Amino acid sequence: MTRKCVLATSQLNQWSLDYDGNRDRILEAVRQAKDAGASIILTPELCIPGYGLLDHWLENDVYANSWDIVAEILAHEECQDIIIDLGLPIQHRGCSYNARVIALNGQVLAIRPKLDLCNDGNFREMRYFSPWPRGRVDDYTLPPVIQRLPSKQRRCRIGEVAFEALDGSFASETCEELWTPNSPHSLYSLAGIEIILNSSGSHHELRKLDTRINLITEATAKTGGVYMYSNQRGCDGDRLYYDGCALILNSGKVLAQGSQFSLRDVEVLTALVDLDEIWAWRTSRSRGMQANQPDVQRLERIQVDYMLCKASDMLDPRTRLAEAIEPRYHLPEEEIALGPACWMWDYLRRSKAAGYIVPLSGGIDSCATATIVYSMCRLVVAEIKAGNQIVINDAKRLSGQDPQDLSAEQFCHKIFTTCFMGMKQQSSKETRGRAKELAEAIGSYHIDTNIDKMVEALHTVVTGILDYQPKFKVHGGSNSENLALQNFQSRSRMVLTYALGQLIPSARGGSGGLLILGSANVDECLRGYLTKYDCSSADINPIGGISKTDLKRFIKWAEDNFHLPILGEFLDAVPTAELEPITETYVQSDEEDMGFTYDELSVLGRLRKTFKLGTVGMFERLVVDWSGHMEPRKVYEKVRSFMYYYAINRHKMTTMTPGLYLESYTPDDNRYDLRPFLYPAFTFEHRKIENLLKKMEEGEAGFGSDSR
Ligand SMILES: Nc1ncnc2c1ncn2[C@@H]1O[C@H](COP(=O)(O)OP(=O)(O)OC[C@H]2O[C@@H]([n+]3cccc(C(=O)O)c3)[C@H](O)[C@@H]2O)[C@@H](O)[C@H]1O
Ligand SMILES: Nc1ncnc2c1ncn2[C@@H]1O[C@H](COP(=O)(O)OP(=O)(O)OP(=O)(O)O)[C@@H](O)[C@H]1O
Ligand SMILES: NC(=O)CC[C@H](N)C(=O)O
Repeated sequence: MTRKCVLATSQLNQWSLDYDGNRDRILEAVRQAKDAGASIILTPELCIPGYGLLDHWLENDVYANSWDIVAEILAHEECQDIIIDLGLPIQHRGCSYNARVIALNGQVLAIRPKLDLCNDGNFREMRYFSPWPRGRVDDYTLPPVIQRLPSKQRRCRIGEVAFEALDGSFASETCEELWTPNSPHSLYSLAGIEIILNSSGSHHELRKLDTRINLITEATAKTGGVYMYSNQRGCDGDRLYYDGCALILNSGKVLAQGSQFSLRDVEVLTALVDLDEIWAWRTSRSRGMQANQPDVQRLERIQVDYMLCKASDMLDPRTRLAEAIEPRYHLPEEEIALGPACWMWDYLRRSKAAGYIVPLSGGIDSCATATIVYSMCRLVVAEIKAGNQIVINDAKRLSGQDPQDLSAEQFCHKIFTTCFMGMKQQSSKETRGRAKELAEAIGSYHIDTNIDKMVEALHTVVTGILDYQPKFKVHGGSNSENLALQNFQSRSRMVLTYALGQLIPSARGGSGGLLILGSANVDECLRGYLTKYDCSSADINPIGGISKTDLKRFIKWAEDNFHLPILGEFLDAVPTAELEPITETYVQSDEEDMGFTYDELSVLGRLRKTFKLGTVGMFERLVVDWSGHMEPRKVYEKVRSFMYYYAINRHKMTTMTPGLYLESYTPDDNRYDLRPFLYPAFTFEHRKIENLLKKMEEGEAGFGSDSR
């Protein structure tokens, strides 16, 4: 016996509130699924309006508009004879739900609202939706736009239901439901359901794909059955990159996996599976006993007069089923090269800007930003070669020519400006030279200039007003004077960058403006080692969520994989802001200035955010972890100093350039890491640690059961 069916899942580059575009991408996915002979097509979570609407979810319009699109899809001639699983928000009895509409031949089979909402990190689903209680099922009156369709359907069921077609069964499990300890797929498998449909809105985080695939593999290895996963892809209007990677698994084995980073708007994955193979996974008596529990059998089933396995009759019995494949994972370095590059392409094409500009200093951070833009250009050129018409059209607008014959470097030259802005006394020829060489290697349109005149002008105005001459520290000035003079330079750079960004396209014979890229990394943000309204004030920042240590790994990877030997020189250079005059005996160095190495900051940043530790908790962890090379009192000084600078500079995070979220240690204040920005001096915590230290220094006997 065989019950062979073709199943399809999709990854769609939806854009929040782009109803027409989102509908067209869904229609294209349905078309491709039908061409492959699929009986079911799964689409991403909330894919009709897009996943990342944030407070737009509170608007009544979104619900009505979404139903309008459902009606268009149901009525569409190419959307018949296939089960379509769509994502949209639903209102029911005065509550709002994140839901699936499962439809066939112009009719809604049922609505399945999400049971477990995602509300941590960047997710705020509880702000907009109510979780649907497990087991509840109601009648739902469909909106007039659906009632007016030829099927004249008035009502459907809404709730936790499963579907029984004539030859197979399926049920939904939406995104976060997979990630919870009590996932519904266990119940559904015990209830005999054969196919689980998981539609997700899951954004990219370094190394997160491993977790996703592990969760699904473990789920199906234990329960048996087919698991389909669909995810949004791209930048849908916020600082997240959704990384697609749709999947089809059968009983612990991956059968199909979509790409994680690509510029394709629609990707459909199909697999031919035999539902009869699932039987072998479900013959144990222990499972049978659990399956006979009353709560398992209470699951309401929607009867569907449709054959899922129509392929069985039409196919030559010798046709091979989809075979197991090894899941594909990118190295974290590669994820940094590709994820931000894809996000930046969506941002560029959707903002209709003319390109990007970055102030290129010859240091690692702006170098990493520039390398990511180059990576974007490489992806664009590869996609043009593959004949992707949407990319070709966008590249044509941006380059002002037929882009078919452009190399990545030539395309980069058209859309990317890099600018070194030196100062006679502060800038070294090494940084200037590195910036120039990198620009040459990636092909960017490079400007090498000095900003002494701008800074002098500001200096003249300020000293004129105050009738007072501030001095750098190396010339005998105070700390405040030293900082103010550094800031004259750094802020002048941002002012100049905006001016250039607005005018470069016109000056080069084109039109429009460039988007300004910022390049502050996570560690500098934590320590506040950046100038407010300089690098805090660009348009977007592709590396805003990445620590210096991960950036260095990425640069090393790019040196080899993008064949850019110049990157080695950036890795070898001592990081310096070059904001103070270089003298015979003094060259400014980031790590000395900050009082921390970047590696230390990386550790402290992770403890603060990912491990959720306060001042005392950090000390207690580090006094063990760093015991090999640091005395407890020195550890205390580090933690104390870190928290001091963190606290006095947290206000800078309120103005930071929107950075792409990439890691769980991100300090982004606007969406992810919500904290105050006016702090007391942590004297209470200091006292606690000092008491601890005292006991440690007095010897072990000093410790009682209450060691704090
Ligand atoms: N509690 C508070 N709440 C809200 N705002 C507060 C505040 N305290 C100060 N402020 C504001 O913040 C200002 C001080 O911050 P800010 O202007 O950034 O200046 P500040 O932090 O004093 O100096 C910038 C630091 O960044 C370093 N740096 C390193 C590497 C590169 C770059 C670069 O830019 O290329 C800079 C530079 O060496 C220096 O140590 C004050 O003048 C005040 O306006
Ligand atoms: N001479 C310069 N010319 C152009 N841009 C500069 C210059 N100096 C600094 N910048 C800009 O200001 C940003 C912040 O400077 P910062 O010194 O923190 O970073 P960086 O030089 O890129 O890297 P590193 O931290 O390794 O020195 C830089 O990323 C760069 O965009
Ligand atoms: N949209 C969601 O429910 C997301 C769930 C899950 N934590 C993820 O990141 O994939």
